[in-house]
Amino acid sequence: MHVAIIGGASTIGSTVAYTLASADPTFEITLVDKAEEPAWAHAVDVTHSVFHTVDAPVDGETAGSLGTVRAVGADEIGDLDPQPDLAVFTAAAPRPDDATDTDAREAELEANRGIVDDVAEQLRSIDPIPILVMTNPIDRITYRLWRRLEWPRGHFLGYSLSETARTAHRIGELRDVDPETVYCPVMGEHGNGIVPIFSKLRIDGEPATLSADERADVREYVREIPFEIAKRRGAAETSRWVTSAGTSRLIRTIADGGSGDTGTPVCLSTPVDGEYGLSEGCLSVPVTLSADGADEILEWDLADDERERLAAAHERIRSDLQL
Ligand SMILES: NC(=O)C1=CN([C@@H]2O[C@H](COP(=O)(O)OP(=O)(O)OC[C@H]3O[C@@H](n4cnc5c(N)ncnc54)[C@H](O)[C@@H]3O)[C@@H](O)[C@H]2O)C=CC1
Ligand SMILES: O=C([O-])CC(=O)C(=O)O
Repeated sequence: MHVAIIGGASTIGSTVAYTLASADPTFEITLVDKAEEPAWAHAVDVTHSVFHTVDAPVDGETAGSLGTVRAVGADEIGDLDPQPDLAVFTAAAPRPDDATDTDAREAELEANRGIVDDVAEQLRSIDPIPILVMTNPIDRITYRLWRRLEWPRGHFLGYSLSETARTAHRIGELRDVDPETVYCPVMGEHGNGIVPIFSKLRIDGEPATLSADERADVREYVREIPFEIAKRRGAAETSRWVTSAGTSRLIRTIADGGSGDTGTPVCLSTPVDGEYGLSEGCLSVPVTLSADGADEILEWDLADDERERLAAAHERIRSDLQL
């Protein structure tokens, strides 16, 4: 599979490239960025990393099956041969040093709208492919990209899976269990309007219930932890590790043809068209995946307060789309 990372010289883009190449060095990866020098540098550096990833030297046959990592300029995406099978959109304007509060994602909207329009122009010449949108605020940016390109809506997936990992981590701490045993999907906005679906909580495969205080604690933790990280590490250092691990997992799932009917659905931000009674805008909803992106949006039975929180999150997003 050929993955184009648009904004590939970014903190997130370069880390996704490294994580993906480490998880599966057969991927073809192209870093597309207007900052051509750093994109080239990351491509060469990640290329060298594969030597150790595969415990080289390997025999000629194995070496021939490995992918390549390269870099091209922002205006070359339409000329890639072969064209990408999937794109990751991480291009963004620089964030101010004080972008460390929970409104920082929405604060990026103004500056990133023009970048979406520029990238959409570049993408117009290629055949429709799934696009994973990392650029914040993802729900508004994903919707804008969809409206600009008008490809099938299932191709547009805003990445919000770091919340699932953060939610599991906090519940693990509260209940003194391993986070890897916690299943609690997160719908809604990638931002203040997150909606952890506690009614679906399972610990070790068994249904579990959190108190109202515990649920409020989890929501607060998930809202605030990325910015606590940014405060201590600097606003330019977004949550690169969890984001890249989640994105790499998602790309590998799509490359495998998706989860289909039997796999576990994941919550991603995609355009809604009447699901949950919501239209216009994107927000995270449970989807099954296929090689083309979101196959189907699932309509789960939600608790009343979850449905209310989802509607409120949608209203926040819908009210500032400014297409
Ligand atoms: N969805 C999520 O969970 C997460 C989202 N993010 C978001 O991802 C985005 C990227 O963050 P960072 O990696 O820290 O950004 P960064 O500031 O390190 O890099 C942005 C890159 O975009 C490039 N770029 C700008 N305009 C472009 C264009 N028209 N075409 C091609 N490239 C272009 C720049 O040259 C730069 O290399 C931000 O919006 C950030 O908030 C970050 C972490 C997690
Ligand atoms: O805004 C940020 O710092 C990055 C982000 O979306 C996340 O890590 O969830």
